Amino acid sequence: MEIDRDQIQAALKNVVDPNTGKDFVSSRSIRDVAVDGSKVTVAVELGYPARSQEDALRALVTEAVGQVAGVTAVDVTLTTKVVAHAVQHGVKLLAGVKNIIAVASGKGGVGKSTTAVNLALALAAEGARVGILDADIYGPSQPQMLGLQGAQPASPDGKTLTPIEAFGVQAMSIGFLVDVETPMVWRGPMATQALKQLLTETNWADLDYLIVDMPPGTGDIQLTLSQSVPLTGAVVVTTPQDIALLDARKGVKMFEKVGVPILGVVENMSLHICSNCGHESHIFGTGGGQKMCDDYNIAFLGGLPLDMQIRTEVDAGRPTVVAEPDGRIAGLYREIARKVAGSVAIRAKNMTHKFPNIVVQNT
Ligand SMILES: Nc1ncnc2c1ncn2[C@@H]1O[C@H](COP(=O)(O)OP(=O)(O)OP(=O)(O)O)[C@@H](O)[C@H]1O
Repeated sequence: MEIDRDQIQAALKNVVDPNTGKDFVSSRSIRDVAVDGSKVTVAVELGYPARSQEDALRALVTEAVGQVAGVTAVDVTLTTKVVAHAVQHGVKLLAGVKNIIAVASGKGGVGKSTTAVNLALALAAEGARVGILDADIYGPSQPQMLGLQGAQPASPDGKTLTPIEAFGVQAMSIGFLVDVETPMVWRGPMATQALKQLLTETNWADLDYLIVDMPPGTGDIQLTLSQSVPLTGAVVVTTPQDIALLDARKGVKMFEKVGVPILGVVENMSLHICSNCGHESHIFGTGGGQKMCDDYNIAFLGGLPLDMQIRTEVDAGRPTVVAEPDGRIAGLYREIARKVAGSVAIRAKNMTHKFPNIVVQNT
């Protein structure tokens, strides 16, 4: 019996990739379909890293194609290729970095830095090349969170800085350059200038994603950064109480105003699970993050519990994703990371990156 290729295509169109929310055909992930008698080979190329989910994704595709009449065997190959995606109009990409993702919050103390570092490590665990820029100029916490206190970046050429590597992630922070005990009393323009310099004068080495841990809030510095840093998208972190959500809404609006897509919202401290009795309580309320996402038609990426483990591990310089990589919480961060990267993958590609300026020489 001859296998109908249209039916294979239709079967592939029926499988939704949980990380992009789109089917494999619409997300342009199918590179090749080969039919040999009753055997079908499908080459899938993901636009995001998904090391911990490869078997599951392969199984999804295998099952769908296996149901097509006449198919007796299915072989699915899965590869990942992360490319550069579009940024704000008129803003140039940064050398050595394909996609920059801002992690922001409407107000301080909601767990933005904790989320940023765990997201960066989760993307790396899924197989991507990742960097993190600590742009939280008034309270740089990444050196401590990555166990790099006191570390100083080298500058082999006296002009640019080499990022410091921790757990496979390239890190740069204003905290490496100034004494973190000294409060920084820089005026806005100086702070933004320093941050832009830190971003552009670091030798990022071939990154798929650079996570920027933004300063909290939606003031001048944040607005200038979100306008001038070439951002593929932004992730907004909030806690579920009304007052935090109000500020998170301002964060969403700020990025929308400057043409930066919101990749989604992470609700931190969503739920408290008592370490003694296991009782679950919604200390800060429930459903607020989801409602905000529904109102704005943006993605709710997931929630993290209020859990002592998250605090003790990140404060001790070994964030949960590396301290307990197989635990439930690391699994939540990895799921959020895959959704963030999946959401980036289905955005328009950046053609300027793919085709660098071509100089035509007249001879
Ligand atoms: N889900 C969580 N469960 C328990 N503790 C948490 C959680 N998230 C963050 N924390 C703790 O809360 C404190 C503040 O977190 P973090 O520094 O990430 O917040 P932030 O929003 O970046 O703050 P800032 O606005 O000051 O930069 C840290 O001590 C961190 O360990």
